Amino acid sequence: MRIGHGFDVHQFAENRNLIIGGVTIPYELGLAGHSDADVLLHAISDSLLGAVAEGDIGKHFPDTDEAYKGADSKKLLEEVAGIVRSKGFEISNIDSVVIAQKPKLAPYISEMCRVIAEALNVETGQVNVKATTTEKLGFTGRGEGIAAEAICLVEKMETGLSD
Ligand SMILES: Nc1ccn([C@@H]2O[C@H](COP(=O)(O)O)[C@@H](O)[C@H]2O)c(=O)n1
Ligand SMILES: C[C@@]1(CO)OP(=O)(O)OP(=O)(O)OC[C@H]1O
Repeated sequence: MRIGHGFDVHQFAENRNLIIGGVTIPYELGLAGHSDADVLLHAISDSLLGAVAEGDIGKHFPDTDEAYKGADSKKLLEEVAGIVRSKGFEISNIDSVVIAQKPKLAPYISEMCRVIAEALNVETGQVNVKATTTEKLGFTGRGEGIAAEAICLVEKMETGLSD
């Protein structure tokens, strides 16, 4: 069994969609980034890559590569799940938290879990997403951006082969 951890931050920006956990959330601001800036999917991707010692998303999908301009982070997460499986691991569970003063995310959390589970090809019950404010403290509390953190467990797949 292996554990992985991921953390990401994106700054709010005007004229951008707010996409978190693969769900587009109605809000006056979006997040800035080279990709679609899905802060939660980036944290989850990093946790999975960390668990199998594959570096981070910047290594696999560099922000200097035009191919990832406006990239759909769900597709990147699907690729990350492929990397995990190619290294002989299956995903046990993901837990995560989005740190945002605003907007209220609770109405969108179950859809985020569904979308993330679909991208990873796991059951929805293997994915958990939480949200918290920072009680108006720090950069998230001042509404300058959103942070996300994720943790995962992966397990070596049974090959069925004997030695
Ligand atoms: N952007 C957010 C932040 C929080 N929530 C929900 O509110 C609960 C209380 O948040 P506190 O920061 O005051 O602990 C939290 O447990 C979430 O359910 C939210 O929906 N969206
Ligand atoms: C996936 C990438 C691709 O540019 O997305 P960005 O929007 O640049 O987001 P960031 O979390 O700063 O870095 C990860 C990048 O690799």
